[in-house]
Amino acid sequence: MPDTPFAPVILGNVPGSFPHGVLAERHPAIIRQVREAFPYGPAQRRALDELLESCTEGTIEPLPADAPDRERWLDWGADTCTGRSWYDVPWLWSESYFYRRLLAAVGYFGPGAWQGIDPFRPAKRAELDAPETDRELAALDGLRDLPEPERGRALLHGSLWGNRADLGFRLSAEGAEERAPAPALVADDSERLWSLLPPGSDATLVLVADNAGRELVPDLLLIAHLLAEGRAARAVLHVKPYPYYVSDATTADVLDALDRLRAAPGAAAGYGRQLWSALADGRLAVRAHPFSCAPLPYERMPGDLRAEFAAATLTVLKGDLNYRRLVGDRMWPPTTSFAAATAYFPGPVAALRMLKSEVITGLSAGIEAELVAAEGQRWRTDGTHALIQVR
Ligand SMILES: O=P(O)(O)OC[C@H]1O[C@](O)(CO)[C@@H](O)[C@@H]1O
Repeated sequence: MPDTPFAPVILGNVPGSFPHGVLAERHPAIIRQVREAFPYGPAQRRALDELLESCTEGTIEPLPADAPDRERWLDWGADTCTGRSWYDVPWLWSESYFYRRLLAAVGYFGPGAWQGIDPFRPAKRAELDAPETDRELAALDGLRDLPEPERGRALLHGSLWGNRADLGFRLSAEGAEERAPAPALVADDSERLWSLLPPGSDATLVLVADNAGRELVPDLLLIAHLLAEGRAARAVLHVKPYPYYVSDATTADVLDALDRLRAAPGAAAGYGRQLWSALADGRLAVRAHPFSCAPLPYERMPGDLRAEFAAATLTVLKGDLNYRRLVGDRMWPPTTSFAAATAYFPGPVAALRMLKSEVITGLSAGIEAELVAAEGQRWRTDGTHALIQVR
C-alpha cells in the first residue's frame, strides 16, 4: 500500500479520542472484569495490578526472556515499541499486545494449573446461553420454506449484524443501539458477493471469524448454507489461537457453538448436524493461524496466509478489528475507494462489519454527508451502522 500522507496510522495519544478512550478506560475495565472472572490467586492479582499500572501510567515492557513467542513478537516490532508509552505506538499494536500481556498475567500460557484457562470464557458462555440465542435459533424454523436466495440473504445479514456480539465493545457502549437515524447499512456490495459464489461452483470460501457466541453461530449458519446449497464446495474458518479482544472466537468457542446448535430444537439442530459432518469429512476446516493475533495490518501477512487467501474464491473478513487490519488502521478519508485501500490483498475479499471505530473507506459522498448531518461523527464508533464491502 503506498505510504499516503492523507491516511496516517492511528495512534492512541490524542486525549478525548476514541482510541485514547479504549486504552485509558476500556482496558482498565477489562482488567477489572478478568479479576472477577475467576478466583485468581495473589500472584495473578499482583500481575494484573502491574499490567493496570503499566498500561495506564507506564511504558510497554518486553516479554520475559523465556516467553515461547518472544521471537515472533520481535518480528512483529516489539523492539521498536517496548520502552515507549502505550499511547505513542500504533493503536493496533498497543491493543494487541495488551491482550498478550493480560493472558500472561493470569497464567494462560503456563506452565501451571491455569494454563489454557480462558479468562473470558464465563462472559462468552453467558452470552451464548442467553435467551436471545434461543430466540435467534428458533427463528431459523421460519427460513425453511423460503426460496434459497432469500434464505441466503437472511443468513448473510444474520452474520453481519451478529457482529454486535462484541463483549469488549459492550463494556463502554450502553444504549448505543437506540440511536441511528441515518441508514444502518452504509455500503452494500452483497450482490457482488453472491456473484462470486454461484450455486454449483467449486468455490473455496475462507471466513475469518471475529466474535464467539451470537456472532459465531450465524457465521456457522452461513457456512452451512453455502455448503448445503453448493455455493461453496469447501470452507475454511479462521479463529484465534488464543483468547483475544474479550470475545474473539477460538476453537473451543466453535465447539461450544456447535453444541448449542445441535442441542437446539427445530432447524437449528439440522444446521448443527450438517456442520458436524462437514468438519468430519473435511469440507469445513478450522484454522488458528498465529497472525490472527498479530498487532499488524493484513498487508504484512506471512506467505502461507497470503497463499491461502490467494487460492480462495472469496475471503470474508468479519468485524471491526479485521476491517481495521484490512485497510491498515489508517484515517482514510471516508470516500477513499475500498478497492484502492485493499489493492494489496491477494484475492477477492469481502468485509462484513459493524462500525465500532473511526476507520472507514468506500463510502459515497452522499452517504457520508447524510451520516454527518444526522449524527456528527458518532456513526463511526457507536456500533449502530454496518457495511458489506467486496473487492
Ligand atoms: O469485535 P470487533 O467487531 O472486531 O470490534 C472490536 C472493537 O474493539 C476495538 O478494537 C476497540 O477496542 C475496536 O476495533 C472495536 O470497537
